[in-house]
Amino acid sequence: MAAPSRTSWADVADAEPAPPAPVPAAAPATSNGPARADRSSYVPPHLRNRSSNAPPVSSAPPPRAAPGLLGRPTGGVGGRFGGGGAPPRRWDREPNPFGDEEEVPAEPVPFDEHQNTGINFEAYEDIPVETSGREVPPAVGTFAEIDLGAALNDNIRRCKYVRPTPVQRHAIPISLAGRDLMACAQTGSGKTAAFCFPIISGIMRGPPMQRSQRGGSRTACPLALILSPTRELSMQIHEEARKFSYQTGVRVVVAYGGAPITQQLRDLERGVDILVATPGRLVDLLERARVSLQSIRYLALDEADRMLDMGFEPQVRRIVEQMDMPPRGVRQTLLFSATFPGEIQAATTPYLTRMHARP
Ligand SMILES: Nc1ncnc2c1ncn2[C@@H]1O[C@H](COP(=O)(O)OP(=O)(O)OP(=O)(O)O)[C@@H](O)[C@H]1O
Repeated sequence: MAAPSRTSWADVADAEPAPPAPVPAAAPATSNGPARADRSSYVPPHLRNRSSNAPPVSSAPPPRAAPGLLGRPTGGVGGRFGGGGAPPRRWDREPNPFGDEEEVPAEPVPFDEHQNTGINFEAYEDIPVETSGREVPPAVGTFAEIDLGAALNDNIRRCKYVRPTPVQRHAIPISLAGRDLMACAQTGSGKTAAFCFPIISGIMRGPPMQRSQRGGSRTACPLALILSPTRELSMQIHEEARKFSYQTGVRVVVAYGGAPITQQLRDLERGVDILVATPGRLVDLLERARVSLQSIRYLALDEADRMLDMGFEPQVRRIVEQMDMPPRGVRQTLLFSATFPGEIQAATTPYLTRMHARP
């Protein structure tokens, strides 16, 4: 699994499938993660060849890291929508996040036919990835190797994603195996899909939700929580997650501060499976008892380093440790960050199952 150590590292928890609970207390990981670098100087690989005077990929600044992983299994895999079969009728009329593009390409679109972003993910191929942990599920080379379900696969084709990016190649199989994960990957490397795909797939295959959780209740009980530091990032994740979950029956709602809460409350009342939220607004919703975390099966923290840099640690701690969220070992935790210096590891590893120091 491991690759050159020059640009990558990983911290890991127990990779051995363990009973959901109880689990031993986590030992903090070591603090020798990569040093924080100036973000503004970083050029994601997919943008490096955009202008004629852009540096060649080989001379561009290397990414700082790659996924690191950990483990614990989650509960059973049932078959809520038959692994991607027909979703319930109530979702048939959901707005199409792909606009007018109704058709699902029969085959993955070759890279040079991409119409959306022109992103060159071929540039990521040379990125070394290091994983650690015990019995780490192997990385995949294609989306076809992963059983994400038919509806999600259709959306991947609609998104014109041909191949998984490195962080997706490693993180998706690990997450699908029910393991906790700490992944260090740079902005623009495809992290959103790396945590959304397993979450959406897991919800689709999970046991049917109780009626009260499908809307009509004053207190929304999402199954997955994606915490992100800013309104902009939350909106971006929401937009992507809606595309990935189109016609899967999985409903995504976003809640962020700096905007009226009324519409967000209405959206929550209609039912929510995946809640994308900023910490401050979520605390507000929890205090109003408009959201309960009691049903959370997946917790994803995106840009964990930025979240803590921005002073959200007390809110994050409160959300994860002091409200009604199921403990680690019961929920699955996915941490994503561009850097994982010591203080971030110290703050976040208690959220993970069976951490141990990196070798
Ligand atoms: N496998 C893929 N193939 C092609 N495009 C992809 C793939 N995965 C993600 N993308 C696209 O790459 C872009 C960057 O991905 P994404 O926003 O998920 O990165 P990120 O690491 O989450 O960045 P940020 O930290 O800014 O949120 C998006 O336009 C996304 O649609």
